[in-house]
Amino acid sequence: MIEAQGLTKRYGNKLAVDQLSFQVRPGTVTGFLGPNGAGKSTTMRMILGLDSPTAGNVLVNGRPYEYLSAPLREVGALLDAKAMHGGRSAYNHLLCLAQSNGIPRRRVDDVLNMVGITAVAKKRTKGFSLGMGQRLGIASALLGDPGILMFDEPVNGLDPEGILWIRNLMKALAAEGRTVFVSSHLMSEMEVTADHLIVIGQGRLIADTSMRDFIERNSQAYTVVRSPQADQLTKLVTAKGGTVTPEGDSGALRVTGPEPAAIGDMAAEHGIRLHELSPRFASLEEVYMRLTQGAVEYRAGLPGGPGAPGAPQGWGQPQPGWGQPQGAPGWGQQQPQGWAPPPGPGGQPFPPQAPPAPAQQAPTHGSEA
Ligand SMILES: Nc1ncnc2c1ncn2[C@@H]1O[C@H](COP(=O)(O)OP(=O)(O)OP(=O)(O)O)[C@@H](O)[C@H]1O
Repeated sequence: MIEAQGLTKRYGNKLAVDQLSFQVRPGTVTGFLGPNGAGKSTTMRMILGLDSPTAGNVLVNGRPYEYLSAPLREVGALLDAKAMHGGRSAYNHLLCLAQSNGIPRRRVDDVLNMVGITAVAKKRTKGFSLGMGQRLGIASALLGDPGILMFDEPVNGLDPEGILWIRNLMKALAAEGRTVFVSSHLMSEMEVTADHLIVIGQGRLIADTSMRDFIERNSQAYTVVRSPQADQLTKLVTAKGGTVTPEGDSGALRVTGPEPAAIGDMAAEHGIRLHELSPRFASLEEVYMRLTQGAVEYRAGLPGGPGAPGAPQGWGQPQPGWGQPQGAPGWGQQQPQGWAPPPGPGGQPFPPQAPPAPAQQAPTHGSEA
């Protein structure tokens, strides 16, 4: 378990982390999301005692990291895959770590095997590709068989097979009852990996909730409908108060309002053939982009971006409904279709909730092979 309470970090005038309070629980993969510069790495560094908080505190298994007697056996972390001695082989890199932390030598072979780099274990790491370096970093994190694992952008540089592997690894580690805390900008990957999300923007907490709630509570359900009688169906649905728009360029319709069953019944009553009727929610990426828009510090001036001709109105502006002390007027106006106003009177899209009870008791992780 990781517990942050009022965690704050200031670098000169820059408030990198601003009174963050959250818990990362065992038995789940918790995704840590936020735009560039939001304070994720700073938070992770404070968890690992690599940076000291300006205010507040963060505990690992109930104690500050520096008070852990065998840190590598309690927390394994991948923060920077390049943080290794290039002249050393992968094997020796892990062996040094093992020996300085009282971890048996045979565990080195185990983790090399687990991450699939046994064949290159005797090669110097300076010749490693980004993906090989990531795997070695993950091996280092796993070395002490810790109950808590933290990964900062673990899929960086991994090929599709590697991405699938790390996804399954993180899920398996959580299923064993471990605490898995992972930051990533790859939303599609996060969506299929994390059970719980902590989202920050400009150092502040935006959301602390289950993946399901994050998406369902911040987007409106809709139905994708495909019919050879699309015009007829559109008239019917709009006459009943529903909204119909094209679903991208796919030729399908996006219907908001009536439930899928009601759309099917309407179509049947009027002899309209349906080729598809699929209930949908917005993707994590859509919800995330929406909720963090106002917290993005660094943005490329691409065509269509803020300030560019034709840029969407409100682009880059803080969104009313979160990050403000009071509920702000205007929410719900000019919302892209598919979005629901965030619940709650303001301040955040929804209040951080008490996370669910740990799925299971963590088994013992101290099995020194
Ligand atoms: N050592 C430092 N000295 C001064 N400012 C720093 C330092 N470390 C981080 N910052 C600043 O603190 C803010 C948070 O940075 P941090 O690296 O934690 O963000 P992040 O969410 O991890 O970003 P990214 O997704 O780009 O990795 C940024 O504005 C950054 O420039």
